[in-house]
Amino acid sequence: MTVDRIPVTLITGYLGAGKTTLLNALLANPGMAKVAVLINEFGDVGLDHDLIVESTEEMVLLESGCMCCAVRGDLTRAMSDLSERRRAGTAQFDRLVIETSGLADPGPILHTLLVESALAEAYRMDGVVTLADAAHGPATLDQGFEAVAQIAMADLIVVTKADLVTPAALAAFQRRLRGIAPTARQIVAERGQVAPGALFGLGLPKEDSAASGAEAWVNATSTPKPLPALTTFGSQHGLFGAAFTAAPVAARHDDRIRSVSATIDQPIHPGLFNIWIDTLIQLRGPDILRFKALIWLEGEDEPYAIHGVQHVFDPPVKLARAPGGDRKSRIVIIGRDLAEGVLEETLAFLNSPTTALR
Ligand SMILES: Nc1nc2c(ncn2[C@@H]2O[C@H](COP(=O)(O)OP(=O)(O)OP(=O)(O)O)[C@@H](O)[C@H]2O)c(=O)[nH]1
Repeated sequence: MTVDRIPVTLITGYLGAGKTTLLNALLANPGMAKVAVLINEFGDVGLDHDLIVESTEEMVLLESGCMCCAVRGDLTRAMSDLSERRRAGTAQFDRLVIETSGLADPGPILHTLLVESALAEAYRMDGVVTLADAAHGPATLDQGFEAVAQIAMADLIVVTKADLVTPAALAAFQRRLRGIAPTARQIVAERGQVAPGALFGLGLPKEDSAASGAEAWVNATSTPKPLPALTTFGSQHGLFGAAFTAAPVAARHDDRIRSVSATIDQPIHPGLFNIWIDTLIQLRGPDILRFKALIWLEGEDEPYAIHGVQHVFDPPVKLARAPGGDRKSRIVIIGRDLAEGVLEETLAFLNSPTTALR
């Protein structure tokens, strides 16, 4: 059951983006109590040691009630230790925050988290928070693809160092970020000052959520409009309607990211959906940076929310309440290095006639 597992928030962002500043501000906040934090090395991240009141070799207890734990190369072991201690009652926490080092690709971390079966039983992915430095961010995004990928994977982008740029430069940077990660929420934080609540609960809608909330979570930024080629294809084959929005992004490394959103008008045959998602993961998994969907299946009264980061997909969550109105599925995929049309083609498969599967 998704609800019983410990939610994990990944804090990422390029070198110097302000991760430690954010973490220090969070740890000083009483609202962060009962949160365990995994960082690389205490020394490396320059955590504010005044906050630390008790220390063991690899774990410290902070005044706020948080625990802080250094990862020395083996994230899996550190996470298993933490969940063991929690089970044994020697560590009390309800959430885990992992701070990655500046260059780390969160993909393998999330993979570890959700594919190692012991860990997957104890933890679930809650969200990816990416810090984006308004002062150096534009140049960083131009220089390296890792920084662009970190933005594309985000559920929430915390824009830092806004005080160092003009309002116009900030607005242009935020527009660029929106182009790379159209489904991510953005907040601007001065020197790491954010309410802890803003960073949590970013992942899958809960079982008791209504479909309307999940729709906001999937949140395509623009109104989908039919692609002419697919509309023709659909009408030729008597398929039911799907509408697409494709958003290639301007400029250099950003061009490697493509996002596509689709609405599918009719409930989808479960067998077809399973084949589609398995094929998508097998063929395109490593190139999918984010996947979010609200899916209506044939014969079901409620929709499912599905969430993936790279080739790691959390189990679908069936939503309890479906407010009246349509039964349209919504899918957003953000991929890298995918030729134009590839994502649209895979989504068009969902509109195939389902008679062959019955
Ligand atoms: N002006 C300004 N400076 C900031 C802000 N946030 C962080 N900084 C400064 O930016 C520098 C880098 O911040 P860190 O928090 O160390 O960044 P980091 O992402 O942890 O860096 P690495 O661990 O090296 O990847 C520090 O000097 C911070 O004081 C902000 O909102 N405004």
